[in-house]
Amino acid sequence: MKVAYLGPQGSFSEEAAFRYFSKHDKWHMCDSIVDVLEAVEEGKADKGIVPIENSIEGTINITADGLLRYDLFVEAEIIFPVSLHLLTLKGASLQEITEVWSIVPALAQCRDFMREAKVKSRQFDSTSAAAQAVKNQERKDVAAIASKYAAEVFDLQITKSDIQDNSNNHTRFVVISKKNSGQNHNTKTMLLISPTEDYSGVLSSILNVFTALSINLTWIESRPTKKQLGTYHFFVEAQNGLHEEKMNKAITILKAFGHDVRVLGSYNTIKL
Ligand SMILES: O=C(O)C(=O)C[C@]1(C(=O)O)C=C[C@@H](O)C=C1
Repeated sequence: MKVAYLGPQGSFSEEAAFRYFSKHDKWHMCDSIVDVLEAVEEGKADKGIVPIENSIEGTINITADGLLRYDLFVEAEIIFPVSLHLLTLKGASLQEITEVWSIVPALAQCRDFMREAKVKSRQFDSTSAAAQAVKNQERKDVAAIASKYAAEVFDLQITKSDIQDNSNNHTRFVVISKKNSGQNHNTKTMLLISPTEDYSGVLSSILNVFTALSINLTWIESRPTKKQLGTYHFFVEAQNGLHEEKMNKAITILKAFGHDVRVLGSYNTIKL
């Protein structure tokens, strides 16, 4: 089986992929999160692993928008602990740093540090791409926000450790595939609900269905339709499997209300 993930070597996605999948699997390293989703959509990889939410920064919008755009299913969620460090060339000091490089969600997880340090930021497609650039450009005035693993891979120094706003930091990854795995007895279900009409109380009418059926929601996110200001798609994650009658009842009622309902998957949670 071929698994797509965000590279280069040393990314959090790689660590999560190596720990979740078997070492007998083959890897398909991608340059961006969108490339991972596209590789699975186009059949270049059987499965992919992408970050969807971080406990400090919230939803990874690139992934949410990718789930909207591509015809993919979620078959597992992985909770991964994230410690972010400031990586520099060996011998560089904190005082020399004028610019910090990383992927947007990692920069956002270190907002307090960035404000205090009064440094500029530059966006990269992954933490490890930023670490690799620091190494290749041999500049002592720049640093990357990345993992301990990336420091090892690129032989960089951890100049300041644990710079994220809260030490209890976790990122939730989802394992995606082109086929709906359709396993039974899963503990969660992700739905994408797109109202076909906009009327006052449309969101509360959706949420009331779950309340009435005593379905606990673990995640709710709205993403713009990108067609008209003020119109949204809603991601809803419920703490019930698709095999449960009340989950199917909820879907039937939502469809009867005229909403477009896509089941993005039913899955279990794995803590790494
Ligand atoms: O850049 C990486 O190393 C990634 O795997 C991506 C990513 C993300 O975008 O959330 C994954 C985990 C961390 O939250 C920081 C970065």
